[in-house]
Amino acid sequence: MEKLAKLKERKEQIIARKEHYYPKYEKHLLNQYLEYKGNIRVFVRVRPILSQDFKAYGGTQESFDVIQKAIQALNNSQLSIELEKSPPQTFNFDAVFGPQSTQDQVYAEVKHLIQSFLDGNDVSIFAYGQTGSGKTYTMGTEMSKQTSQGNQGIIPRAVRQVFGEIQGRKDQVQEGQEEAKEAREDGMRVSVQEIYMDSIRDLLNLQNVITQNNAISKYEPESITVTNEAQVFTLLRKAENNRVVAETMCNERSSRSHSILQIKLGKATLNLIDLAGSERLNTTKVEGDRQKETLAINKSLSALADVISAMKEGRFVPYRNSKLTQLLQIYLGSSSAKTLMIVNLNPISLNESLCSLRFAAKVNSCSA
Ligand SMILES: Nc1ncnc2c1ncn2[C@@H]1O[C@H](COP(=O)(O)OP(=O)(O)OP(=O)(O)O)[C@@H](O)[C@H]1O
Repeated sequence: MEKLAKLKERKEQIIARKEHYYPKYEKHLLNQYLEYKGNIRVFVRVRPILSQDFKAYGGTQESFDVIQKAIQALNNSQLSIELEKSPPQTFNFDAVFGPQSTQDQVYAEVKHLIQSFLDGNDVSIFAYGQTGSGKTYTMGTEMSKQTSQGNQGIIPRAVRQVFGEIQGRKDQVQEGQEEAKEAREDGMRVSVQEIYMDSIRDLLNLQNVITQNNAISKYEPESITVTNEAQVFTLLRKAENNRVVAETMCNERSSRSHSILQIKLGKATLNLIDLAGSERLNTTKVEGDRQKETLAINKSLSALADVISAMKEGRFVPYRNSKLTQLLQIYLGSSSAKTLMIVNLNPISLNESLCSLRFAAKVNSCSA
């Protein structure tokens, strides 16, 4: 515990000094901090009650105040939830962000993982939660919704951090510093994909699809080399448009599919994944195609939870149960790989929130 506190203090001093670039010995310290905290981490974020909720659910301010109190961040690692007629239940996570938390505060905890990717490790960050719980907001998946810089989610901030580091390395090369000999000139490569009903579609090349029954070994997403932030954002907008094109066959598909942004630098890969909404079948009261979708989503989300908990427990990892886990296998599996699950909660839906917390607790099962 004392070691963790010391590392945390050092980490904060380092981060307070420099935004994007860390000399080598400090990188080592940051990585030590991350390793000490564990390679699989779970954060929980509760979104605030919004004015649109009043319209959708027709409640009063007082009734929403009561609901908001039913889910409480007790401190920055504990959260309690109180369902009607049941005693409050408390859950522990690596970080808990309450409804007042800002995008800056969330990113302050995420940026160490982005640094770990820049140091050559595979990193995967997932946003999990029911539809409308804030996954897209937290992840910053939709370029069209990114307004002010302070409001931006993880994706644009991570892209900026990556280019900040690349620039830092280039500057060092120019200054001829010793450490810069290691600086890599590799370009950064980007691909964007979605998984819908266990089919993978390349959102930068719509012809590139792997359907449910096709083996993933035949699939390779288009990977485009980029040299600046603007190029990445242009590709993300293209992917967003392509997603809309693919969506015409199925309404509201964006919240029913997993969206995966991959950034590669050197040998390392950063996966930023906005998962499909995690609704349970009995609450959505659906039939036909919608029911099949929900079943496919549930199957892939539980395959993901199984994979992460098996990794934590060091037992056989069942990657083959969904396209999502097959696609990510090579990035999740190595010993230096880091995984973060951000579980988003909509305080209006207490039952769904409890299910999400149970999912999070399963993923977090072996945490110290
Ligand atoms: N922390 C937050 N602060 C303010 N507004 C938020 C926050 N989180 C989410 N919202 C708002 O709540 C609404 C739902 O969020 P969002 O679209 O991110 O949910 P989602 O889980 O991605 O849903 P879907 O599965 O439909 O994509 C949006 O209007 C979003 O701007």
